[in-house]
Amino acid sequence: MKTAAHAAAAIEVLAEMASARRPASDALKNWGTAHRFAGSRDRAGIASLVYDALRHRASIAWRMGDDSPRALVLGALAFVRGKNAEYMAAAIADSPHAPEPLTEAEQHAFIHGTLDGAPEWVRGDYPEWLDSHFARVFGEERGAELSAMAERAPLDLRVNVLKADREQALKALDHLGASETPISPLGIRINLLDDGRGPPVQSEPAFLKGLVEVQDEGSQLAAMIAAAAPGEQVIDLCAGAGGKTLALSGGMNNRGQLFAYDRDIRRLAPLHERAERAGVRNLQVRSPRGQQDVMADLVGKADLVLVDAPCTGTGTWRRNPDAKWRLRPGSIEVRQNEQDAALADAARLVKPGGRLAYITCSLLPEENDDRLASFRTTHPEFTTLPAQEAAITAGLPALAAYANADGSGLVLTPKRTGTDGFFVGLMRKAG
Ligand SMILES: C[S@@+](CC[C@H](N)C(=O)[O-])C[C@H]1O[C@@H](n2cnc3c(N)ncnc32)[C@H](O)[C@@H]1O
Repeated sequence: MKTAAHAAAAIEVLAEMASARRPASDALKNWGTAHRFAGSRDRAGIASLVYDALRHRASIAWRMGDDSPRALVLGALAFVRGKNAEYMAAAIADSPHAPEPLTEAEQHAFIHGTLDGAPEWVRGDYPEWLDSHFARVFGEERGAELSAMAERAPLDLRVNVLKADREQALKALDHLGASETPISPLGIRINLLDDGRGPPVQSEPAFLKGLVEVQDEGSQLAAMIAAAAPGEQVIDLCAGAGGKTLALSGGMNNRGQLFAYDRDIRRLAPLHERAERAGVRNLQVRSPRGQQDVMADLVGKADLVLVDAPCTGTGTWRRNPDAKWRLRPGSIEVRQNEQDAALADAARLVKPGGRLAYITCSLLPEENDDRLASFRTTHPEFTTLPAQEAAITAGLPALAAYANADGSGLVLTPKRTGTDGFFVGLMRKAG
């Protein structure tokens, strides 16, 4: 299949998403089931086009003067992939499974479609209702900040210092074009293939032997700022599949005790095998057991409690562009309640003088600064550890420039740090 056939398929997928209110992944799966003849390269090509159209949906619609599935796909080819009207005419003429030829209006948009006069939410490709939310964090920069969030994400790995150093890992992955990430001293970036997919790193010997883990550079940096040290008692309270747990374990060098808990036992399941592969020997996974308080013995004991809170995920839109158009105002409130509950659960576990690290992969201040401010009101025994100092202490002085307005946290973004969007704030409990 060629470009024009991919375009026709991508239009069908976007149309199904709109008519059946289906997520992109489901609509793509349905398309694959109905077109079993299509090979994996074609499926990847179609998916990549659908995701490019979703990443840039608002700006494409503005430039095309139309937000139909056809306009979004043709606009993705024009404005994201840089194809001109002549190329498209030839591609369409050359394929039996092509969309209809370009209309005059479409040809005009290909040549003259600009973002002149477009509001920030169109320039930044985010839903209009979020404009005031992003204005609170980024002010006049919001269009540019969110526009960077509309680009494709790289594939990042974290070197597992329990088993290797970065030089060894780079050598082992040299054939994938591995290079150092700009900020994390443990980060490795892998070149993406043309269709936006990464190579299958999870089949690489370096991965199977535990030398590296897949982890966005921003997630690595957030864990480093929490700065778990050898010999400490550390609790990862919202551990999920353990991305941060494993990063914390590196900082501890298998000394002290690391506990991982998640209220959802299914999410914890992969952690056992991941920790084994990574050579972590000081980890206890605490699985929830009905109504039992499985953390009761750790109350007031932890040097560090990490709350990697459930959130709307606005910082991960590069990887999941469908999510930005599916987010609804009500979800923010649901997440806020969960965030407050997780912080309250964490507070009791911190020992006097201990630290509480709060992380989200959201850029909305309602889930970040506001949650910490609200927590400090109800828990006056906790005070902010200034974010700039936290960055410097963690050996990441480049991040000190990205403290939020009240200095309670750092805001990482694709534009600022080339990472997914993350918020990380530290607090200390009175001693
Ligand atoms: C952002 S995810 C964690 C991702 C994980 N830390 C990682 O780095 O891969 C948030 C997790 O918090 C869990 N969670 C939400 N509220 C919680 C609570 N009050 N106590 C423990 N876990 C909670 C959810 O089940 C979810 O797995």
